Amino acid sequence: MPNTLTRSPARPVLDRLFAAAEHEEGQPSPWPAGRSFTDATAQERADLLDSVLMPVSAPGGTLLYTLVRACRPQTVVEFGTSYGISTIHLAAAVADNGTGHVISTELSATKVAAARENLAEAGLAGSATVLAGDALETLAGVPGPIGFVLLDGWKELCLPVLRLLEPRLTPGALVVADDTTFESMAPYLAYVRDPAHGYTTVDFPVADGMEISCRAG
Ligand SMILES: C[S@@+](CC[C@H](N)C(=O)[O-])C[C@H]1O[C@@H](n2cnc3c(N)ncnc32)[C@H](O)[C@@H]1O
Repeated sequence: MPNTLTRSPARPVLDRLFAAAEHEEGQPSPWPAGRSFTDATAQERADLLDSVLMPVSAPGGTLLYTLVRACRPQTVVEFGTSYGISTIHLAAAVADNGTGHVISTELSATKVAAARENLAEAGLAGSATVLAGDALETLAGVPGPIGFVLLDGWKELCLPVLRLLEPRLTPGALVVADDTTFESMAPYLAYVRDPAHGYTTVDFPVADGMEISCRAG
């Protein structure tokens, strides 16, 4: 059955963005030689990498769409918009559910503007809001209950952002974190995999791995 993801105007926008992401894989990184990534602030990293899409994979995007269709959350929160590839998948799902809204957040002003344009071009501007700024500030005021979360910003911030949102998660909320194979995801993974913290969780083998955790407690 066709859905928003497979139809114009969203499909051509996703095809264009995925093609740009594939092209960038063969290109030299714009990160300055000799500059330490870990020593740079989140804002410095966001600005230095504002031309790089770094999106979820195509199957990862389809997984996000599918999970949001199944859960039918009223509020979806995303940490790390970039150019809006994952946001378009999430927004397509709430649009097709006929209910719900996506709130995403991004540090790079260049990317905020581009993501808003891409969502509008995909016909999904009414289903998603992109907040400009640091997730630890912008997401502090998002009202609950939150039924679905995608964590895809700088990896060492995934756990602080989860802890920030945790009191507003609805029972049964799904939290998806991208790139579980990255070493910097270790503290996050240790947290959600400790049963004392109230999640049932599984590492889903798509691209660089997505941890899918259900707020069960
Ligand atoms: C891997 S990319 C996100 C890719 C996006 N989810 C997609 O699939 O297209 C990570 C993004 O998180 C943003 N980011 C990192 N730390 C952030 C923070 N503290 N607040 C908001 N955005 C942040 C970066 O600027 C970067 O664009």
